[in-house]
Amino acid sequence: KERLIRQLSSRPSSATKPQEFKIGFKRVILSIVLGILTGLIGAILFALLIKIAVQYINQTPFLKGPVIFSPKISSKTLQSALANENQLLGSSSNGKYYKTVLDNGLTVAAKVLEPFDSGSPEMQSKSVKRRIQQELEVLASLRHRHLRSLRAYVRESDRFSLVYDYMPMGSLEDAMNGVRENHLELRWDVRLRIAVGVIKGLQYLHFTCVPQILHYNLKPTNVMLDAEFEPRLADCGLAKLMPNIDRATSGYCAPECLQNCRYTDKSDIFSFGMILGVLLTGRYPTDSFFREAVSGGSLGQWLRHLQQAGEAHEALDKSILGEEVEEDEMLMAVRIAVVCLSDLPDDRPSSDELVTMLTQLHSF
Ligand SMILES: Nc1ncnc2c1ncn2[C@@H]1O[C@H](COP(=O)(O)OP(=O)(O)OP(=O)(O)O)[C@@H](O)[C@H]1O
Repeated sequence: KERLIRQLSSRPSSATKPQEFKIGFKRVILSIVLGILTGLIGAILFALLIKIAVQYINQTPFLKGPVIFSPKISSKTLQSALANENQLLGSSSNGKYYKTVLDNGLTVAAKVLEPFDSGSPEMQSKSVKRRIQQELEVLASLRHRHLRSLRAYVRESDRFSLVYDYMPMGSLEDAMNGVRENHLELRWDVRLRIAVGVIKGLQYLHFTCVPQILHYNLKPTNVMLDAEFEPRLADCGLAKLMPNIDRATSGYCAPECLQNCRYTDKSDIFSFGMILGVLLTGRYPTDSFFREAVSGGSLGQWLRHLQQAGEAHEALDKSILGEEVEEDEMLMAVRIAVVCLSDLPDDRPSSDELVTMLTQLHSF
């Protein structure tokens, strides 16, 4: 009886042991999982905090007043010169160009951009202004023989003014107007040199700059000429600062940008093709002549039509016709302009390929 009682009393203790072990095991697993989760969340939060702190420290300081990139310009002289009544050089929906003489005798061209829509919360935001400032710093750091360098900029509460070297010869548009009005003679070799300079400037933006920079608004008013008629590209990469670029009517904008606002390096190439077409024909791309021509409605279609009919010679500006060797070069240049003006971006050559094609023209 005693043994039975002992047996019965020992039974429950042996049954609870595995249960207790199970519960204990579960507790250990749970605390390990909880520990790992807390550790992970803590580590993520810590990493986020470090990232925000690093971003804050690295943030470009928000600059006030003129930012100068040239030792020849001082902040005080620039501000007082810009406040004066200055000679208007050009004007568009994005702002006005003024010729300004500084106290030290240096002449600069200042583009005073249209005020931002101060009601727009986007333009009011400091991060947008900071991004514009960073972009201007990048543009100021660009150095190339065929780019016009940014010498300074002034940020006011609602607008930017951009300061460049003054170019007494003005722009390619001014020069071509002089040619059309018979005030200026621009021989083929000079026009070819201008085309080569423009494409070398684009090659630098497309292939040397990292990340790649697109011009966005290439046209003859944005190609400045120095005293030797060497071109310098103006207003590169300023799409954010110039929201009112008039692409539809300029005649230099690629079809894909007008149709679906898709802009690539090949869109810059289309604009270059149009400039080459203007240099070869002397005509404006918006000339009503193209609307009436049987070949279609544009300079590109007209050139393609004449080239395919073997009559490209008809397209050339009569004032540059001369030696036979040069005319062969011009006919090759018409072919190049026609491929640049292809409707499909992929059919257009790159700026790299164009530098080779155009610099080899002399040997054709
Ligand atoms: N650095 C400069 N030196 C001399 N003339 C200049 C200079 N920069 C601009 N210009 C003159 O200003 C004209 C261009 O003016 P503006 O840039 O306002 O016109 P746009 O190119 O049609 O406009 P946007 O670039 O806003 O589309 C040029 O054709 C040239 O006559």
